[in-house]
Amino acid sequence: MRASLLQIGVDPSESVNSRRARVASLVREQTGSDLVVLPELWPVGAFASDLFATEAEPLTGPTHDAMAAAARDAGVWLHAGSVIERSDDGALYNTALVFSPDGRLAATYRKIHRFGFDQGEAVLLGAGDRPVTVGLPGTTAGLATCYDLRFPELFRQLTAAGAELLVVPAGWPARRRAHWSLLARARAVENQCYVLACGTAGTYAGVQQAGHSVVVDPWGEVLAEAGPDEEVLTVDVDPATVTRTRADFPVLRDRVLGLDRP
Ligand SMILES: O=C(O)CCC(=O)C(=O)O
Repeated sequence: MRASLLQIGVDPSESVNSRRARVASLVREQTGSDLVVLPELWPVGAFASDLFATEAEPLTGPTHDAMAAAARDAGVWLHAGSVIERSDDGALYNTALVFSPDGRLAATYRKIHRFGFDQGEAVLLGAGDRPVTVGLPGTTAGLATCYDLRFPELFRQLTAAGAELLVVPAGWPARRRAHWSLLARARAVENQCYVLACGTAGTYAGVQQAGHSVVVDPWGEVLAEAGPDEEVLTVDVDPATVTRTRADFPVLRDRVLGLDRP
């Protein structure tokens, strides 16, 4: 399976509409990949919380429409990163969208762990309440978003639900880049999964982004890593490697589930 991570540059001088059109073109250029991954909240910027309410969209809003068409035109599975979703009752969520190659919305995931402590996303957005996996050809992907990466129990649940690929769109700040790289490898090693972690580039809302999107194999080896700027990272991943790693070194067999609950 060929995966392409599009590390999108988010620059406040580019309008949301222009960025949406530009990203749709970039997705269309990925014909030949099986899976394309975009970062967290790339339309608006993960730290641009003053824009969340004005740029919020229904699940089937403009980003949905643009990405569904792009996935269909490219013939790829598309993890379209996330959008600020305005739900029917008016509440806002950081919601990831996954499209199948026929442009169908195959899965949605509302970010469970909201970042910001007493500010930004943590106070403006609602929290998701269920882990989500999605079936891809020959494998299963588990979905998580940015700050979720710090919470191993979510990834354990995704693994228990059959995930072999953990897909993590993010808008991770440069200041904590070391944590990003370390945690991506840790989640891969402890779950014996591929981790596809796709961040943003650029600086907006005063926050420099880490970039450095990364693909890690189930042994914890970094297969590919981006630099700090906008970049497309293409890498081949093989679900058989997950099966082989788990058979050769069967630590998952020794899990004691439920220990994260007091
Ligand atoms: O955990 C971190 O250091 C960054 C998390 C974050 O930026 C986010 O979830 O938007």
